[in-house]
Amino acid sequence: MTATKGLEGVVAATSSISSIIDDTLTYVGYDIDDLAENATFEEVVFLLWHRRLPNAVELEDLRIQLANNAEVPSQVIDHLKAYPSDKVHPMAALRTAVSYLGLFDEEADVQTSDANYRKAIRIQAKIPTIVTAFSRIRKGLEPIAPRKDLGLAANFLYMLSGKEPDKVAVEAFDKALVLHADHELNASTFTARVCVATLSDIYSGITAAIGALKGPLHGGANEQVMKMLTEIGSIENVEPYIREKLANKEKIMGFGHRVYRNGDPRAKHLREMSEKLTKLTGKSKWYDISVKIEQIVTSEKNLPANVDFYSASVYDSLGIDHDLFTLVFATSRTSGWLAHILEQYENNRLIRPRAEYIGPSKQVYIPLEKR
Ligand SMILES: CC(=O)SCCNC(=O)CCNC(=O)[C@H](O)C(C)(C)COP(=O)(O)OP(=O)(O)OC[C@H]1O[C@@H](n2cnc3c(N)ncnc32)[C@H](O)[C@@H]1OP(=O)(O)O
Ligand SMILES: O=C([O-])CC(=O)C(=O)O
Repeated sequence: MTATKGLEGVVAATSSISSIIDDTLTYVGYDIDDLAENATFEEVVFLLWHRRLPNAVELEDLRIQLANNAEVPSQVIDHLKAYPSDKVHPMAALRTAVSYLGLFDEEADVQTSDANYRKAIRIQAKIPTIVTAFSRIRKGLEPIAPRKDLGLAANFLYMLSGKEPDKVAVEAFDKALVLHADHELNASTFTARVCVATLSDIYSGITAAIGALKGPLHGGANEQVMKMLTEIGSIENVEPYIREKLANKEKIMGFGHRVYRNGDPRAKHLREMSEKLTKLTGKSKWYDISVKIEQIVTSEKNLPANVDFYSASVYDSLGIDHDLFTLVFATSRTSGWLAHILEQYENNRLIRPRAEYIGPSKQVYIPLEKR
């Protein structure tokens, strides 16, 4: 038995949700480029959960169901108010709040496929409300109730700022959600599948997945990218900053990928969005710095930008706090986690690989008093 470090190249499940083949990402066979240009996030949610695109009636029905389920129990808001918000990372707050939310779902442990689908709707609908409520509470502001007439992207931005967002912002945010919705067997999705394969409940699966996404080698990288852009601060500083990091063998956040070798197909969409939005908001500096970093890292290390790199300047342009970036990712990826959880339940088998033992052997117990 020989272990493959990080399970690289190991095929651990079959799935009909998304695929990455020869650097092309598809959701249920639809190219991400096609979906990014043409689909809304709600259409993608339907696609991932039903494996087909919705017709107009089905799409409106999903939008209404998400809007009707967006409110969270008052106990969850009170719980968020009790967090030491100046000390906790918002991803930790989200992880805790989603776990807590499960306590108020009477169907939490009902495992029929209908009940699981209803829970999927409820979780997807409520996550934007939790994220935005926490963001406001920690600033001493009251949370804003979700509106029933808005789609998920518009509602998110509305609940965050209290102002009706403009069309450009909603379209950009919606596209970012489409681009992040699913990604085959990434670490957080695998986490969700491992968790529910024990026949544990959906809330446990999503809570576990949020914990996995939080790490800077995964979804947490987008916040780290913005931290790096801020530290660099000006175009002249890019070269010395990046070269020093590379010389010290430090990783440049937002670059590299376990699966893509010639580039992440989502990055070009986010690059375009970053160029447009930073110009509109007078923050072109972040785009210019990002382009320069990309040139150096690509030529020096042959590492292309991943989805997290340009999403940082996109979210900054949308006025989103930097430590909320990974929560935006989680809001979108919840749709993929839920799709995978439902797929796992449909054809379940416990996920239990083996470890290659490399510790000592034939040890003889020494009584405590002799140690
Ligand atoms: C949504 C997402 O999760 S996308 C990924 C987000 N994460 C990041 O952007 C963090 C930075 N990137 C990384 O840490 C990695 O590229 C990962 C985690 C994404 C992929 O990791 P792995 O497939 O395990 O690659 P690994 O970390 O082994 O790197 C292979 C080699 O490339 C180098 N490398 C990989 N990524 C980077 C990077 N961002 N900057 C500098 N060097 C890098 C490693 O140092 C290593 O070099 P070595 O062989 O000389 O030791
Ligand atoms: O697939 C991965 O390893 C990470 C990633 O890009 C994602 O989750 O979107």
